[in-house]
Amino acid sequence: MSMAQGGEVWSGTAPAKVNLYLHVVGKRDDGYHLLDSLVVFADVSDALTLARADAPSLAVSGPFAGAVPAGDDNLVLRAVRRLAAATGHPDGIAITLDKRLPVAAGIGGGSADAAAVLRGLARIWDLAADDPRLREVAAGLGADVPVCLDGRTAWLGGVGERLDPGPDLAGIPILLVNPGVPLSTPAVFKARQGGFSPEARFAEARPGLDRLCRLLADRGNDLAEPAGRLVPAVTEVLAALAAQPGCRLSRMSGSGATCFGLFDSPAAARAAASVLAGHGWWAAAGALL
Ligand SMILES: C[C@@](CO)(OP(=O)(O)O)[C@H](O)COP(=O)(O)OP(=O)(O)OC[C@H]1O[C@@H](n2ccc(N)nc2=O)[C@H](O)[C@@H]1O
Ligand SMILES: Nc1ncnc2c1ncn2[C@@H]1O[C@H](COP(=O)(O)OP(=O)(O)O)[C@@H](O)[C@H]1O
Repeated sequence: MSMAQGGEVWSGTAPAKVNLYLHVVGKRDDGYHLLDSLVVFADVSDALTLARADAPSLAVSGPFAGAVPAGDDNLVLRAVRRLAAATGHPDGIAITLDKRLPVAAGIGGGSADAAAVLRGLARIWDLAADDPRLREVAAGLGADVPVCLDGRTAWLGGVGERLDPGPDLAGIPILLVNPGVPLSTPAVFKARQGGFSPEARFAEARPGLDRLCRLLADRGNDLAEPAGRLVPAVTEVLAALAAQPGCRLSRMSGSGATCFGLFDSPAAARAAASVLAGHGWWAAAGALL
């Protein structure tokens, strides 16, 4: 993240969000689901720049540019308009978005972009990082935007607004794999059947990969079954990940269809990435932040 002189231009990244486990623990009267999830971020990201301008604008580039709304529906422009309205600043901000994360993919790309814009605007408009208007606007943009605004490993509760600091998992090698089929979050929640899972937070502050994998063995993603029914490729990706040398755990993230593997070395994650990219899937190796 960097600022040019005078607070006029900001550049930063929007890291992929990964749900290491996701339990659906209840449902609210308005239909939103109550979640218990361990959320982490990976050094695989979109990239953005913000600059003061006469009017709001957005230029999208990158491999997934064609998959996001180009105009006012894009979450990054909504983030500008809402924070401008909440703070009284003019909404003239020119945004560039390098869209490198797949869209409607369970790794919060749109939420991460919106959160990055809020962080950038806070710098340009000189707002304190803990200004409550940032958190309010984030929560109004989407259930996943508050956790992306913090950008740190977190225990997520409620519908996404209850956040507590999570364990230190930095450096664990991860491989993200998406089969190239978009999955709508509401459709996956709607397809979910059955009851609710228990809350399953654990106490270890720095478990390390071995212990983390043992802890996650009986914690899964309650949305993986409905997602796999809607998009059978999810099940194929999970099986292919699990078969890669060095893969210690494989799961789906969020409402899918992106799945991830935790690996015992960066080299093993990179080797698996080239094998799985050979299936025609998007595969990006990195590490937890
Ligand atoms: C499932 C999760 C888990 O981290 O991730 P993604 O798959 O989106 O990455 C999130 O809770 C998603 O957050 P986000 O994508 O911001 O959701 P929103 O736009 O607020 O909601 C989209 C729709 O999903 C459903 N929804 C979302 C969140 C939630 N806790 N319960 C729900 O039932 C609702 O039908 C809602 O209308
Ligand atoms: N900047 C953006 N990046 C990605 N998707 C966006 C963006 N702005 C709006 N959207 C819309 O948000 C929806 C959810 O996208 P995304 O956040 O990538 O999915 P998910 O919440 O499953 O991780 C997409 O259908 C897309 O049309």
